[in-house]
Amino acid sequence: MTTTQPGDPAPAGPQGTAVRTGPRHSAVVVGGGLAGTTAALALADAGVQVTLTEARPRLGGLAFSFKRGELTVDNGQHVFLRCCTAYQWFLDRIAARDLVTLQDRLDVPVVDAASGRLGVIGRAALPVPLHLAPSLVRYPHLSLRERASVGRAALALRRLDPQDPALDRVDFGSWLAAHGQSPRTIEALWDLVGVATLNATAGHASLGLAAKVFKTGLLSDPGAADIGWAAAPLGDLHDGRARAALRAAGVRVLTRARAQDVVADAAGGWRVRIDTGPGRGEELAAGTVVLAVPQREAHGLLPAGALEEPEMLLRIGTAPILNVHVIYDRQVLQQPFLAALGSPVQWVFDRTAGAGLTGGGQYVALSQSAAQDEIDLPVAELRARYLPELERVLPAARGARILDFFVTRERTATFAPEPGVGALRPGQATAAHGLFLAGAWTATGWPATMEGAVRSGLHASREALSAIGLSREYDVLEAA
Ligand SMILES: Cc1cc2nc3c(=O)[nH]c(=O)nc-3n(C[C@H](O)[C@H](O)[C@H](O)COP(=O)(O)OP(=O)(O)OC[C@H]3O[C@@H](n4cnc5c(N)ncnc54)[C@H](O)[C@@H]3O)c2cc1C
Repeated sequence: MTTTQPGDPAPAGPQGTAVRTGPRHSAVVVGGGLAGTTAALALADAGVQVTLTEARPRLGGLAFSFKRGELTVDNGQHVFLRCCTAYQWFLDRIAARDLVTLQDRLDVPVVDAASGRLGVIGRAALPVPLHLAPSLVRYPHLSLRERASVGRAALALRRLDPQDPALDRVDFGSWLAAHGQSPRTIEALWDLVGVATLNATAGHASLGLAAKVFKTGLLSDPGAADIGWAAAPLGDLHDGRARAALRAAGVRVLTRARAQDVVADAAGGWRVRIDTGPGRGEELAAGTVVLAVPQREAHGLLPAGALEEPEMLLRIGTAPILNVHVIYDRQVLQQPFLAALGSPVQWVFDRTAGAGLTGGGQYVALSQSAAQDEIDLPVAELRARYLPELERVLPAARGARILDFFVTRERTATFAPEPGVGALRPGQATAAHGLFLAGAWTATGWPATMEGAVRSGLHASREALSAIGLSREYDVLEAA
């Protein structure tokens, strides 16, 4: 076990320059997901000497890629919206804008598997909320009466304050029913968007979180819901470009380095003991520690007294997302993505170019949120269920040859956005001096998203900097 002190010889920085020029503030960030990477960058940008320690061999946390033969596969399809200002700040900070696509204008094709009918959720060049009205008027999957009821509910939703703690105790489904929404309206519109963004059906989602999503995405700015996605493997962004940005900022990045415990030292700082392999370890000393790990791991690492009720972290549930990956011998999906109704299929994305498939076939990935009932089903069963469904949703798949079929399962993809979760999410500052929390599960007002993760990292670093007298403001936190 070696102990690294803040004043130890520095690793080489960009162009071989020494990063550490003398005694200054030091921080250890535990966890190299988006929250931890953000916190590390923000602290380093303010002049803090940062070590980022990540248990896995790669950065990116829950949004990563892996190789499967010639393909680079994302563990799960990720999208962001134009209103995700913090995540876009992150993309700029890691110089990865060129690796994403962002729609010029919201355009979501929605097919009804039973009728084959295609509708579109889009926006017009009109002020909010009228920007959605033409698309709603033409939306073929709802009756005239249902479309009118959606307009009335949207106006009522606009008046809600997502931060009102009373909303967090109510479920979105009950609120929708009380506002005249039929089961079909919930399925064909509210859940279509809500399940993908919240990772729960309306009946299992906090009204506060649902109000946050719908108000910010659909009822704030006309372009807020324009959809963005990675045009390259997620790992190229969240690992490759992120590592390069961290290196350039002088952050020491340790991978395969799992934090074992965090203890206060006699000098008023912290010591983080990390395990770097069988029989190997290191002890990192720093004035500031940011724990940017999932809630259960944070509970295990938190020193006594840091939170008043640490066991609340264990009451924050988790929810799964399943991705079903199919490679066809031909093109079966014409659009970049498609949402489906009347089928177990939820959203289908074209990953052909992003994953590096060549040769004329097409690689589609199904993103199946709130997948509690399917997450543990055998591959053969999922294959028997989804291939015929894809033929219903994508007629061009009928007769196409399947070149590959596999699934990726993320059992703890997000925190469960159920009613009451808002009261369990802690802020980023703790009662322990110099110790902070980050992670999509901390209190950001957002559901578990890349946006929430980046926001939490910025909040944590803002708190940490303010504690050492280095104040920083981030405009992106005020937006949305
Ligand atoms: C399949 C799937 C689809 C998703 N789709 C979307 C989407 O479309 N849009 C969207 O915005 N969000 C989506 N999300 C959610 C999004 O990926 C997460 O909210 C976000 O990435 C969480 O980031 P984080 O940094 O808070 O946590 P994490 O990504 O969980 O990062 C925590 C890190 O800490 C590390 N760690 C844990 N313990 C230790 C330890 N003791 N020592 C050191 N390191 C440790 C872990 O290895 C991990 O890298 C999706 C998630 C999944 C899984």
